[in-house]
Amino acid sequence: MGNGGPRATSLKLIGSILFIIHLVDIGCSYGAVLSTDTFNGSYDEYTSSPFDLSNRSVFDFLLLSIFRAVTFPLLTLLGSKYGAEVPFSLCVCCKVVDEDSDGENELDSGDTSASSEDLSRPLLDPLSKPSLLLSPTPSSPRRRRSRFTPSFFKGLVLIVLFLMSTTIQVYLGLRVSSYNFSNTLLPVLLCLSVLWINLSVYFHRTLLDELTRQKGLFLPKVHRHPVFLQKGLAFHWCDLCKTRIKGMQGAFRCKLCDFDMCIKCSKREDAAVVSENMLRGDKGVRTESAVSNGTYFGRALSMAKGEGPLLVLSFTLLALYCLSGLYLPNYQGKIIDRVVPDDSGEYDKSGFIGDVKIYLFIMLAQGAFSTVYSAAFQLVSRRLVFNIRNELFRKILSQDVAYFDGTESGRLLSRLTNDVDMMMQPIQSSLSSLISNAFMLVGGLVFCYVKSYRLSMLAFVTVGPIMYLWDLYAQWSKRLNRQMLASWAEGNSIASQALSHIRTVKAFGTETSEITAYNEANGEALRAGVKDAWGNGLTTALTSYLDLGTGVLILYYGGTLVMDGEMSVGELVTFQLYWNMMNNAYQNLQGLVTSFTRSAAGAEKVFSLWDNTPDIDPNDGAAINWDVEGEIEFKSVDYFYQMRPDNMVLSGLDLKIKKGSVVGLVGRSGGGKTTLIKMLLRFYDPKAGAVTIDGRPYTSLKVDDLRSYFGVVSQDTELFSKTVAENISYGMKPGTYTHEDVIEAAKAAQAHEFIKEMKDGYDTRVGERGSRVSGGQRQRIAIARVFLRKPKIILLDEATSALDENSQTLVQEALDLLITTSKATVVLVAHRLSTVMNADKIAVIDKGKVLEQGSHDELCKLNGVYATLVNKQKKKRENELNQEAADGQKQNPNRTASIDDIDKLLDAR
Ligand SMILES: Nc1ncnc2c1ncn2[C@@H]1O[C@H](COP(=O)(O)OP(=O)(O)OP(=O)(O)O)[C@@H](O)[C@H]1O
Repeated sequence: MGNGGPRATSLKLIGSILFIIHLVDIGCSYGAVLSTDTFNGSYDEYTSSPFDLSNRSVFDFLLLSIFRAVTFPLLTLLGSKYGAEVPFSLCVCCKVVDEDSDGENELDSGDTSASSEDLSRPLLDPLSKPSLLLSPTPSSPRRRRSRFTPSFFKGLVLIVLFLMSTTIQVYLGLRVSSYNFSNTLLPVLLCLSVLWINLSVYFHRTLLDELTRQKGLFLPKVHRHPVFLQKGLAFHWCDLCKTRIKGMQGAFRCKLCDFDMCIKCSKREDAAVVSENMLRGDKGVRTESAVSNGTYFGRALSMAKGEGPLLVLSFTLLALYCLSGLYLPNYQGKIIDRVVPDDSGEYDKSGFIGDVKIYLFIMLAQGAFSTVYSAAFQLVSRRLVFNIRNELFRKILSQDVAYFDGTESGRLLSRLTNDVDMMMQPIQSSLSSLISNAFMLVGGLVFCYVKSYRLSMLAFVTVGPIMYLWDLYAQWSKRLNRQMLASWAEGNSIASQALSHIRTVKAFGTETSEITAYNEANGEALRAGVKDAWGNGLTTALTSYLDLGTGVLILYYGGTLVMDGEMSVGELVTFQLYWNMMNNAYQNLQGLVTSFTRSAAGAEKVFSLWDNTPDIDPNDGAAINWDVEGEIEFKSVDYFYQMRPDNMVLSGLDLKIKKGSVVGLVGRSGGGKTTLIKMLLRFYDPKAGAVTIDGRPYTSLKVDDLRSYFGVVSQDTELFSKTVAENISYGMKPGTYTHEDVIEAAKAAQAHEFIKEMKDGYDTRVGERGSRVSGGQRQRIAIARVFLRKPKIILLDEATSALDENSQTLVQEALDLLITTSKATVVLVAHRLSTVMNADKIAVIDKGKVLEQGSHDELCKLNGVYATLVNKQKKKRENELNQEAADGQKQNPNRTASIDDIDKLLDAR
């Protein structure tokens, strides 16, 4: 796939724009020269200026424009020659794209998510083997020895460009301000040079960026931005295999966010499928797209749509606030002029009092407007954050189970907190500021020119360079902030895992290593933050000096104009106030642009999750409007988990579960029994085949409706950090049950006795994940849940497997009662033969297939795997009994359990 097309087009476009800008620039200067000839004598040189070059012509303007047209392109070419890096060579099969490209042009059309076929497809086309082999290009000996890197050269060129343009602008500003024009064309033509200079600098910089853009590797299914081979990443971890990167070897790194991929993973054909923390649905990985400032701003505003009336009120008040603010400097100037005596030495006292009154009135009105509008904006922004957090949490919960299989919960928490905060920061603090400052900027600009175009010309020469510096900083800061967010997410993930497994951490004494890992992740964030702080400080210092210099120039020239009677003191003060107003507004806007650019980094992650519609969409499918009987069928079901596509878990599995029957699933560990239970709950859809309920395919039904007919007791019941009663009634709608129902359910589940013995009874809090109750008690609470819920289909996934013999007996009794009293369809995964013997149907599952199925008696007659197990069990029991009789021992319950254990019997086969 070629990358020359779009790039060449953009280069041509920028080149043409630059050609036109330089042409117009020279044209304007030439026009100015002609106009001085034409109107010779119609302007006066302002001779008191120290910058008066005794030059009655503006020929230097023309010379400088030609100088710019020659030197700026030369500098750009020089920068592109020595500033471009080509760090590695790529084999023909790799997709190479430009740095910063979102790679859209490189993608096949419509390829936004991996289809099920894609899952088995390697990272790159297998035909293009050797696939992703990248080798660092040995740099030329001259380059390797050189201490000056290409980015150093590029930076040098940018600095020279910046210094040249600033110097020329200041010189031109001084020249223009030293003239007293009497025709209007000449000042307009000369003032325009500032615009052309800034435009040409901007486009030359863009051209240089384009020309020096590094070739990156774009792997849309692995990462949303191109990655670049880089050395010295010893403190980084590969985001795919989670191993530490070897510094000497280097790794692929994204320049826009903190994504690293080790060389080994870059060669993995399944990297696109099995990587962690990718955006994925049930059918596979989704492509995440980058978010530009414009998109971010547009979407943030569209989220505020619901706040329309309040926003209109705020905007109206804001407009009034700005208008009143624009009038104030005018009255300040007037008041100052009133205290200067007129030619006859008289003071206009009544005029003075009148102006002070008006000034006071405007100020009071401005204060009132500002109080109300800022309160309204605060309200809007707080409601916005509230809505976004709620909606994002809803979106996260609606994601496919497959998404959670590949994502750490700490990272998701980070999206809900850090990313949303970062994304909302500028909107929360500065939506109003953005508008008021834009108002003040335009208003201040107009008033400045109205008051004095010459002072304005002088003042505005530094605006371009300041903009240039802030723009550079904003881009840099955006990258650092992306890295910071990613490191925080990593830190959150480490912390949340360590905290949720705190007992394991303590038992294994791994506190120090967890703390070190957490420190490292936060250290990365700190390093990025420190760099950002330095960049901000430097940019602020440079722009402040430029600003101060302009202030001094205004005072000096303004003072000279006042002394020469060209301007009154009041007018100079008014100009200065307008200039300050405009300058402050401009600087605030710059800060806002920077923070918007920075916040787009947070928005990128939030929006990608926001836009990710799950494949098993809760909004899809028909509502269940018939009386569900609970007959289920697996028809030729194939399934493999996304994160392990090589492991075919179910292959061509057929199983019919009759309504109201009890079906036991037995088989070797890893055979696919739990996967069947997950598919019954529609956590995953089959890769091939179908699952039906009462003859209707699962995929045609609303998933929430479907799940409401199930009750589950799983291997590892995790309770919520709530009371016992709340845990038993979890998932029940208020008003559909009473406290007595809860107690009845607990009694049926053999849980009432131990609950009663607790100090707070049913109001006892069970701790996080039910850590304050025993395993057997947890299971009985889970069984009580099912008793209360009275589902049509009950799923029991080895509910007693992790318990000791005593607890097992209690739980088993509760389960037996559940099975016999409920008229539900029951599917139970069993590890003990005794659990399934009474089932209506027993299915022996192995390697994702049903090996044999039937009742206990039927299977015993079949003489297959199940019959062998039963015979083995009988034989073992006889041996044990004989042994016990010989030794004169009592029956050992643990030994009895081991005889019953299907896994052990299978292993003994
Ligand atoms: N979320 C997952 N992602 C990837 N592979 C998985 C996942 N869950 C299970 N597996 C794999 O799928 C296969 C079937 O697992 P399953 O849990 O269904 O087996 P099982 O028969 O219930 O085993 P056991 O009796 O030990 O619980 C196993 O090889 C397992 O490693």
